[in-house]
Amino acid sequence: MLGWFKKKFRKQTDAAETVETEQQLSADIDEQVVVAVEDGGVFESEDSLLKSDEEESPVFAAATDEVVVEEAVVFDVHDEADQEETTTAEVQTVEAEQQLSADTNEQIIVVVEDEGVSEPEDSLFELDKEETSAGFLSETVDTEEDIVSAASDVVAEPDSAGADPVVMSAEQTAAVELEPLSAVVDGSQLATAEQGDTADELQEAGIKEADHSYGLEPPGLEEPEADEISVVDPGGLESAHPQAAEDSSDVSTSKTRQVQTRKTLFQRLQERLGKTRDSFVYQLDRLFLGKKEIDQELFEQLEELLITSDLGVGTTLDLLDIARKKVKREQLRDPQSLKSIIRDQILTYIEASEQPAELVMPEEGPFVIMVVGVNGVGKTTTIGKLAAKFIRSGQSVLLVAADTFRAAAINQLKIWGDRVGAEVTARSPGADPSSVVFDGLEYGVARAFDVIIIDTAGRLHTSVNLMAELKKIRRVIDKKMPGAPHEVMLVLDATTGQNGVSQAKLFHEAVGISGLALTKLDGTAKGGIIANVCREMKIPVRFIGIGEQMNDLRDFNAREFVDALFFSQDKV
Ligand SMILES: Nc1nc2c(ncn2[C@@H]2O[C@H](COP(=O)(O)OP(=O)(O)OP(=O)(O)O)[C@@H](O)[C@H]2O)c(=O)[nH]1
Repeated sequence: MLGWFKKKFRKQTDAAETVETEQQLSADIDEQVVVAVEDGGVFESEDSLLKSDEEESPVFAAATDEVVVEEAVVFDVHDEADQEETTTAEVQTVEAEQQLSADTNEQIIVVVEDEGVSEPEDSLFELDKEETSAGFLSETVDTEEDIVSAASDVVAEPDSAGADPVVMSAEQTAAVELEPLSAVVDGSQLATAEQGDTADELQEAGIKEADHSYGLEPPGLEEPEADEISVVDPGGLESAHPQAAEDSSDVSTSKTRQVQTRKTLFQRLQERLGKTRDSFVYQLDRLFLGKKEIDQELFEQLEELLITSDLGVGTTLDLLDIARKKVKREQLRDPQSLKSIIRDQILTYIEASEQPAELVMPEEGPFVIMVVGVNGVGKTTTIGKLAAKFIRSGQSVLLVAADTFRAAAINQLKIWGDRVGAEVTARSPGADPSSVVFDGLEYGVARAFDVIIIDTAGRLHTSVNLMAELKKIRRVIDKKMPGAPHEVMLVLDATTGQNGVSQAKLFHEAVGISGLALTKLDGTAKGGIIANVCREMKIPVRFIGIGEQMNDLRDFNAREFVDALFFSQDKV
């Protein structure tokens, strides 16, 4: 079960109670595909879905035929797999679902081959325009163009760069990498924009390019954590948190799994927070070592330690005030009891938010997440990891590259999309981010994506112009989809210390933050920032980043975090 998001039952009408039923559904889907292909009317349902928009918006039309052909074949094949995935909430195990998905894809590819297009999927990318003019593929192209055109229908603001938006699937991204000069990512364009206008703008705005590798290292080969494996909940609610599992009347196997999950997560958290633990707990232990009683000197040393651990002056003074009162009230003498007070109070700060830490998806339409943060904090990486989590749990994900400010960011998002199997909508660098978002939402709604994640440019939070642009993006989202974004997630770099709190405040003022993702906890010797941000902002931490790999985004669990933070195993 998943503890990190709660999904309402918008797909329950498709419910199938057993794997057998699921297989039947899958077979039906395949059959429909076969019929549609044989009729030459490929994917009629989508066609008709978008017909009402047909006359509007030719904006996407400039995408090359080559790219569109790739979309036509590859998109649709996977679309059918997606349809199948929409029933996965009712599948008993992920394994069964994967098997079904593989079967579906296999069957569809066979159909394509029967129609005379015998190239394997990879070589479909290389079909040229002439090849596609024959047979059903040309029809598919038309249909796909309609879809793409419809998706770009109304553009809120004219694209300043006049660039054509391009919609990419994961497979297309792969194709782009093979053919860097395709319409999707033009290497020279990227280079020029990087060194030219965008660089100037960056300088003007006072933003320095972050010195990082953009997380483009090969994906982690780790198995997904047990808490990320989707298992059907008879009640339909998802919960991976150990506490929730204990409450459930589920069979003992699921309890075993929960226990294993807890152990793994806890161990990994400790491992990844090594530096934090070594620093904070190690020093804390040293402080208390040999102390026989609580005295003024101990409080003074504690104050210094807490402030240097990024707890911040305000939070530290508040904590020590509470501790002093408690020590006095309960007449405590044992230094270890003071340590427990500190630990409990840090947990209280972290749990200060009244909102639940889990994400709640809307009943209707895509779940829209707008991701913000200053440059280099790990926004794009977090988006990639988050998309992987959603995809693993059976949701379809669209990534919108609204960070048009930094050219490499678009490419970086595409690579993540490719890696995790999410589609990406993007335009050329320099395009108006608001219109990219508008188009992305249009496309995402038309294609019934479950989740749309919007990557925004790294904003220096003190830059008024850039914050204004962010506000505009938020307005555009709300206009296009009233009630959205359903989540505005601020990504904070744990290594930035106290600056994180001022970033959070300014972003909150501008766009209203609803959740936090704290990255690079593996790279800091201080963990206090979480307590400080939570106490100051009362916004829940949803995820923590504890590495650069795909599986290094963890659901945030306050108790687990504090346990790991205070876990002493080293001899002082
Ligand atoms: N160690 C570690 N590195 C991370 C983590 N999250 C992101 N990174 C790295 O941080 C660097 C910056 O990440 P990006 O995702 O490009 O950051 P961004 O906020 O999108 O940056 P801009 O696009 O410049 O705004 C990359 O090298 C990432 O691999 C994490 O949790 N731990």
